[in-house]
Amino acid sequence: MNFESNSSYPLPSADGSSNPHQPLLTFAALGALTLAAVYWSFKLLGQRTLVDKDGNNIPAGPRGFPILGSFPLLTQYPEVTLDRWAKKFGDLYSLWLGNQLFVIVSSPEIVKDLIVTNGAVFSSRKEMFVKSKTVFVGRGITATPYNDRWRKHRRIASTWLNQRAVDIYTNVLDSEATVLIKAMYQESRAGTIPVNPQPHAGRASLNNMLSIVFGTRTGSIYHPLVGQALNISREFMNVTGPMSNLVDFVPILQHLPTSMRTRGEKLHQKLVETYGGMIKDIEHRMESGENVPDCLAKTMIESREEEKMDDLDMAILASAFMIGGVETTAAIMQWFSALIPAYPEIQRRAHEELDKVVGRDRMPTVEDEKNLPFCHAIVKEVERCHNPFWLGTPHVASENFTYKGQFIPKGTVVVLNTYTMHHDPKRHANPDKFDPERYLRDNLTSAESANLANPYERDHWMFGAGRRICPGMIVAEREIWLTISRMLWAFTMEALPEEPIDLKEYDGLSGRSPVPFRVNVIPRDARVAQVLALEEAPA
Ligand code: HEM
Repeated sequence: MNFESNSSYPLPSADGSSNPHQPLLTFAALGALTLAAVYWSFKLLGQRTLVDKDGNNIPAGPRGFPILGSFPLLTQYPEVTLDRWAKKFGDLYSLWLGNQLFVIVSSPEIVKDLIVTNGAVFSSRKEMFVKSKTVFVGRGITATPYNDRWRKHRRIASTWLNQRAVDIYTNVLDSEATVLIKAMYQESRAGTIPVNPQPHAGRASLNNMLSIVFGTRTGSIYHPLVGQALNISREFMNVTGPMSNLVDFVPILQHLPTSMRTRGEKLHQKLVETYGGMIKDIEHRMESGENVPDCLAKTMIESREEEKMDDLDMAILASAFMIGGVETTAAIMQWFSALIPAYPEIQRRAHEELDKVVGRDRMPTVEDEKNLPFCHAIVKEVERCHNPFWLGTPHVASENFTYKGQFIPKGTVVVLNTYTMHHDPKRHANPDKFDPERYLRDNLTSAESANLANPYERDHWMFGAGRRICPGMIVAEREIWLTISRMLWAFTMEALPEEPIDLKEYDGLSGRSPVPFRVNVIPRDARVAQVLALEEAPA
C-alpha cells in the first residue's frame, strides 16, 4: 500500500512541521462529526414521545444548546447551576444533555412520591457509557439496571452490610478508628507539626473495606495498596460523574477513542487486576486448605456455583465495595477535619459533652452515641453541608409515568438534587450556616431516618432514596461516628493561619472531597497518649 500518495491521514511533514492541510481536515472531520451527531440526536429524539396520551408535557426547564443541551453549563460545580434552575423552574424540571432527557427533583415530597412510592418504576439506572459499560462492563451493582443481576448482587452485598453483619465486625471499625487517631497523633508528633488528614482518613476507610471484602488490612499509610486503592477510587470519582461526560450523552462519540473512554478502559483493567487478583489469591489459599478469615470474597467463592457468578462478576462486586465504601466515608472524615477548625466554640461544646459522658480515660464507643447528642448532631451537620454526592447516583424511569400533570417518559434519568434540598431554608433555617444545633433533637441514625413517613423530617439525602438507597449506610454511619467522635475526643483541631482551608473548592466529579489541606491536631491532655497506649500510665 502506498501511504504517501493515497493516504487520507494528515501525515506530519518530514521536518516535523504540521501538514498544511491539517486544519482543513480537522474542520472537515469536525463538520462530519457534528452532522452525524445532529442526525443521530434528532433520529433518537424523534423516536421518543415527549407528550403522554392525555397531552401532558415533560416538565419545563432550561433550553440548553443545540446537540449538547445544557452540558456546557454543568461542567463545573453543577450543583450550583441546578440549584439556580430549581429556583427558576421549580421542584421538578427537565433538561437535556445531548440526546438524554433528565428530570431534576428538588423536593423531599417529590422524591418520596416518585422514587419511594413508585419504586417499581424509578429504580433503574442508565447504562452510562463510561461508568456502566466501560468501567463496570454492565456488572457493577451501583450501575446495573433494575434486573435480576442487580437483585442478586444487592442480596449478596446486603449479607455483609446489614445490621447483624455490621454488629459482628464493629470491633474492626472500632480498632481502625483508634489506629487513625494514633497515626494522626504520631505523625503530628503530639500536635507539634501539622498533618494532612487525607491519607489517614483514606486508610481507615480502606482498611475497613479490605477487612470486610478480603479479610485483610494495611499496616501503614505507606503500604503500596493504600496508594493503589486510593488512586483507583479517586480516578473512579473523576471519570464517572453523573453529568460530566459528554461521551455518555452523544452516542456518536462512543465510537471514537476519546480520553474518557481510554481512562475508563484502563480503570476497568486496574479493578480486575487489583481486586480480581485478590479474589484469585484467596481462592488459591482456600484450595490449599488455609483457614481464610470470613469475608465477602470468601462468601462469593463458596457460593459462586449456586449464585452463578463468574470471575468478572466477583471482581466487579468487590470493586463496587472498594469504591463505594472508601472515598465516601473518607470524604466525610476529611470534610469534618476541614470544617471544624473554624468553629472553636462548637469544639469546646463537644469537648464538654465528651468530658461529661465519656471522661478522659477512654475513647467514645458506638454505645455512647445515644448519650452524646451534640457530637451526633455535628456528624449529621457535616453530612448536610458536605454531602460527597450532591447529585446522588441518578435513577432511571423504566416506564412512562405522569406525575401531577407532568410527563416523565421511559428512559428519563432522575436526579435527586440534594444540594437544593440540603439548603432549603424552610427545612433548614439559615442553611449556609454550619450549625449542629439544628440536629440536636434528632436522635435517629440516617438509616432509621430514611424510613420516616414524613420525608420533610428526614435528616438529609446523602444516602439516596428508595430501592437503590445505599446498602452501606449502617457500616458507613458507624465508622464515621467512631472516627469523628474520637477525633473530637482526642484533639483540639486548629487551622494554620498561613494555610487557610478552602471549603468551596473540591476534588472529584462524582464523589467530592476537599482539596488537600493541613491542620494542627493538638492532644487535649496527656491522657490521650496513655489511652492510645503510646505511653505508660504514671505509677
Ligand atoms: C458516606 C458514605 C456513603 C455515602 C455518602 C454513600 C452514598 C451512596 C448513594 C447516594 C448511593 C445511591 C443511592 C440511590 O441510588 O439512591 C449509594 C449506593 C451504594 N452504596 Fe453507598 N454511600 C456511602 C458508603 C457506602 C459504603 C461504606 C458502602 C459499602 C460497601 C457503600 C456501598 C454502596 C453500594 C453497593 C451502592 C449501590 C446500591 C444499588 O445501586 O443498589 N456505600 N451510596
